[in-house]
Amino acid sequence: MLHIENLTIRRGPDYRIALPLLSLQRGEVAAITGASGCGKSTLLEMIGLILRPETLDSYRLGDSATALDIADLLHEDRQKALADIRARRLGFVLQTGGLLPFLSVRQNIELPRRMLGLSVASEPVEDAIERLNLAPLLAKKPGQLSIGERQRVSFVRAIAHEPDLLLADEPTAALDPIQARKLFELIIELVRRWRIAALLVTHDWDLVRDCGIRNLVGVPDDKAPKGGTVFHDAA
Ligand SMILES: Nc1ncnc2c1ncn2[C@@H]1O[C@H](COP(=O)(O)OP(=O)(O)OP(=O)(O)O)[C@@H](O)[C@H]1O
Repeated sequence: MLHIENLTIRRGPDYRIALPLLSLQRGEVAAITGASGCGKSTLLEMIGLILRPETLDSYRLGDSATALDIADLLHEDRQKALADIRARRLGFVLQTGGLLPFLSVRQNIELPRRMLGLSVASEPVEDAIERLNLAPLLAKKPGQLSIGERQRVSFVRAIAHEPDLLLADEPTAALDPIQARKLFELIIELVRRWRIAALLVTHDWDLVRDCGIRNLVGVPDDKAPKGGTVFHDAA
């Protein structure tokens, strides 16, 4: 469902971040881990089509018969087409939550579907609201929520338009370990159930191991002439 080959991104004049190969199936969740500053967020932003790559041989998203090669769009800098893919096919959970403060929780969750002209009714959304215990919060504004509640709402909003790929940058970073574990497990469960592929940046190796998900780990890249990181599946 997601297939990326030979991706490199340059950060500053010298630092290179490389992803030789990544394939993810529908419903599959992989963590992105590695030392602070190694390039996890940079990699996520590139896969989220926010940053341009230095090299990229292939970036396919979708089921094989209809998979689009986004590498061509990136090389040709087709910003309108890239924005459309970002809005329709990708879902983002940001560290800060990113909810609109003047809308209710329900309105925040419905916004992506409304903006794309989709009907507001959605089975995955109602399922996620129930599993994450958000029903009592739907009429509240984000400012009236705890950090943990905001993170749960942000996750539901990110999958509301039923994207192909969820990208989450430390979605549990602001939570205590017990809450973080619960949210992480629920994200994995719902992503699997709704057959979305997901990449989750995290520092929590124990959680990744305990949840039994793939771990794409960033390690120093011997082949980068002036330093860098290469991401590989951890053994
Ligand atoms: N806008 C930028 N311009 C140039 N260099 C940047 C920029 N943003 C980040 N960097 C550098 O790129 C490298 C990777 O940063 P990145 O934020 O991707 O790492 P990270 O692994 O997500 O870090 P952390 O775990 O601390 O959040 C770092 O050396 C950082 O200083």
